Amino acid sequence: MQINVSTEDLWSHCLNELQQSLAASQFNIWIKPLANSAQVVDGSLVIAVPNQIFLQFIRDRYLGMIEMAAAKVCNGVPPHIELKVGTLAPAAPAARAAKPAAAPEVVEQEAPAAPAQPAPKPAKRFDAAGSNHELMRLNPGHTFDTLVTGKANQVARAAAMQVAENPGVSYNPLFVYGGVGLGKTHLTQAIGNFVHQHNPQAKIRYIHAEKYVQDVVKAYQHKSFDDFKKYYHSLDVLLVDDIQFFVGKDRTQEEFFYLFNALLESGKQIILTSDKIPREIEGLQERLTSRFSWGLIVPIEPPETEMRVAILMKKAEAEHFKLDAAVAFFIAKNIRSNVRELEGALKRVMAYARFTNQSITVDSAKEALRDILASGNRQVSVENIQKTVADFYKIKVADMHSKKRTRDIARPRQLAMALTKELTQMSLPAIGDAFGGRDHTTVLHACRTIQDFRQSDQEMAHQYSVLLQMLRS
Ligand SMILES: Nc1ncnc2c1ncn2[C@@H]1O[C@H](COP(=O)(O)OP(=O)(O)OP(=O)(O)O)[C@@H](O)[C@H]1O
Repeated sequence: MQINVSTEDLWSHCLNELQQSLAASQFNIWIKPLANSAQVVDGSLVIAVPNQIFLQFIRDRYLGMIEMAAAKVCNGVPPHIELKVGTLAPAAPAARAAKPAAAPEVVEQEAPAAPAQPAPKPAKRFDAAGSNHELMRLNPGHTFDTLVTGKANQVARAAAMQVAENPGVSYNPLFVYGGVGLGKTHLTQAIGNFVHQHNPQAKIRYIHAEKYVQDVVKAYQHKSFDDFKKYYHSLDVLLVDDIQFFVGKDRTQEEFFYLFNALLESGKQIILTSDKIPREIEGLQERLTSRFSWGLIVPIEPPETEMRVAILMKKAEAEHFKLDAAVAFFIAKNIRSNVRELEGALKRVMAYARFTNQSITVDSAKEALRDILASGNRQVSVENIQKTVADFYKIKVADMHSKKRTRDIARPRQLAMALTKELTQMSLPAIGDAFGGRDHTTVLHACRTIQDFRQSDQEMAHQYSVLLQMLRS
């Protein structure tokens, strides 16, 4: 088919369309680097991509969108699009289609040669254990470099780094636990990406626990447990996210038990994540609970303000967005629930800046985040804290007011008092009143005791941060 528009017109139209449709982060990572890498040649749009990973991502995720966008300027018919690993010759990008078409000068790089066109993939019941990002299911952006480190995740990061440097040798399994959106997936995928970078032949697979459950069901339906086992048992590094999804799935747990044993026996690395430590996952078979505790269990806590600021600055930098430190502090102080929410807030602020075509100040950030802040500023009530803590520790709300002093009651009550101090504007005497008419010195003592525990007892620190997260969300 003849393309009657210039490369410039065609490609800039496609870029515009993609920029409108994609999240800024996706656009910046995958499409923007190709801004000067297209050329119309012999009726085809040739796009040069930097490497094989790009080629696969573009082919699998964005090629359809590019075709649709291109069709709009080619009389409704999508042109033939060719993806190549390499770079175009310097003068090529802006070449006019009407000019005599030269063969696309793609300078091949050392990356393995790419198939020139998207090849239809045969439907597979289980993926061959492969070593590219698509088969590994790893997000290449989830690396140790892009992960901001702070008190909240430094132990987990150090352990993950050790595992990445010596898979199957140091901690096996590595079990990472923490609340929603705190970076468990990012950290574990960083291990996968690191291992892949240093040993491209290693068979690595990241999987969400739900997908594993589905695979077990499929194997059951198709009587293909042999294929299933062959695939999973051939892996060198297995990452399973949100293992709590195994609860109530006995057949899955049984299969996973065999897989776990087989991989560990042959020195393969297993990395697991969950929202709780293994023995708190109710409904997990005891043999799994104990095996999950064989290696190292590490927490990820919600980040403190300074770390939230650092995360915002890093994310903004990755998007080439100039974020003023005062604005970063403002966002970090107001969005405290988790990193995902923090990212969401930053995206809003960036969109607002683009929309108004102005740089962002604290006032305009306030405006951009108005509705989020309004819901976030909703005061947590002492009643809500008492109920949440009582449910968490499976005691009665009435125990928050009672005189009972057994530890299983007194400790949660102290925790609830400390949380009330942190989350409300209530004075110590008012908190004392709300907890069965206690003296303000009792409240102060409770706050100090909990503070000490949080320093010395990792589990208590975790429970406190989980409760904080629950109450703030
Ligand atoms: N320390 C960090 N530095 C940079 N980015 C982070 C950090 N922690 C989390 N993120 C980012 O926050 C987002 C949420 O993280 P992630 O998906 O890894 O959380 P999660 O704990 O696995 O959540 P879930 O419990 O919902 O599965 C991701 O975009 C991730 O890159």
